[in-house]
Amino acid sequence: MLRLQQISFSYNTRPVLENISLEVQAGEHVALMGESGCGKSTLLKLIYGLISPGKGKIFWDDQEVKGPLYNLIPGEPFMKYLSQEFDLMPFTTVRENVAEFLSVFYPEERESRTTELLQLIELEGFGNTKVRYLSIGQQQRVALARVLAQKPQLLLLDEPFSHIDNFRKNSLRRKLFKYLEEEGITCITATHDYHDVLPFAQHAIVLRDAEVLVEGPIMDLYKHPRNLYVASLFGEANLLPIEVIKSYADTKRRIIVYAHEFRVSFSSGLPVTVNRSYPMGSYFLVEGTHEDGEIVYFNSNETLKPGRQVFLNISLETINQRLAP
Ligand SMILES: Nc1ncnc2c1ncn2[C@@H]1O[C@H](COP(=O)(O)OP(=O)(O)OP(=O)(O)O)[C@@H](O)[C@H]1O
Repeated sequence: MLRLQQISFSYNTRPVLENISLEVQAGEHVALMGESGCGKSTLLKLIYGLISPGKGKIFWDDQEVKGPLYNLIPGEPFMKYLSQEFDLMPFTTVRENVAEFLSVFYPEERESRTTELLQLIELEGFGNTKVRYLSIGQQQRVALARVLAQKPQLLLLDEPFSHIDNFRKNSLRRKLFKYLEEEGITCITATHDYHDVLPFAQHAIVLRDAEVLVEGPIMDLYKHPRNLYVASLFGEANLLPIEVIKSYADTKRRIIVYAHEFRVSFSSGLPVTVNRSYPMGSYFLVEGTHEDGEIVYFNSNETLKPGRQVFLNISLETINQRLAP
């Protein structure tokens, strides 16, 4: 189990992380989410021991993780950190990069494990290519295989798919997280793309303004977002006055509605005038204006011309879910 006790950190005078306490159970996959610059990478670096907290302590089971002031080579052997800089050997081959930390005393195992990892990252055909000739996305995949080769107990992934094309991203995500689950590797994935984590992580921690804003089972955070910031981490979302949605509402609250939770009707519902439709592939994201002046984003199966009036509906279940305390 990983335990952070009241961790605070700043690079200069401005606090980047303040009073962070959290626990990650062995074998768990935790998503670390939040806007750019909220401190996700910094938190991973603290956990790995690349930097030392100004205040607080970090434990892996009963062992305290000591920072660079105590370790000659930064980082703890039982964990690996896949940073946004890939730390590869550019003049050696993909195979050599992946196999670097595998024992030369067991050449057959070294070979088979390297091949297994190359299959996982879908670079079987590039084993003998020098890393410097790979694209950035391919280099990111090699970096991933390198950290996996070292069989960490705890894996810290910092935006692990940021350079990988959509064509490969989905299959790589599925393969990687299945592999970690089968191997029982505890994992923290820092990302601002919910596609990286919503289908795979059990738990999520959301950072904002140097603090943990909210944490819990990732599906709960998605279904009951604390505020628009949290909802926006999971997709296009609106914060609408309840009386706009339910004219008979007896409360002045605003509720969060994801764009995909609206159903478009041409006869009845919340009247909205279309401003613009954005093609998103399998659907259109539409910006509209409610007659009260509220801007509303909603999904539509068809493109809608500017100026057209449509009506939006939300299921009672969604409204009640968001109104629940
Ligand atoms: N070496 C550094 N020296 C000074 N400030 C830094 C340093 N590294 C990061 N920061 C600042 O600390 C804050 C948190 O940065 P961090 O990289 O941890 O955020 P992040 O959430 O990982 O962002 P992103 O999602 O864009 O990678 C930012 O304001 C950043 O500018």
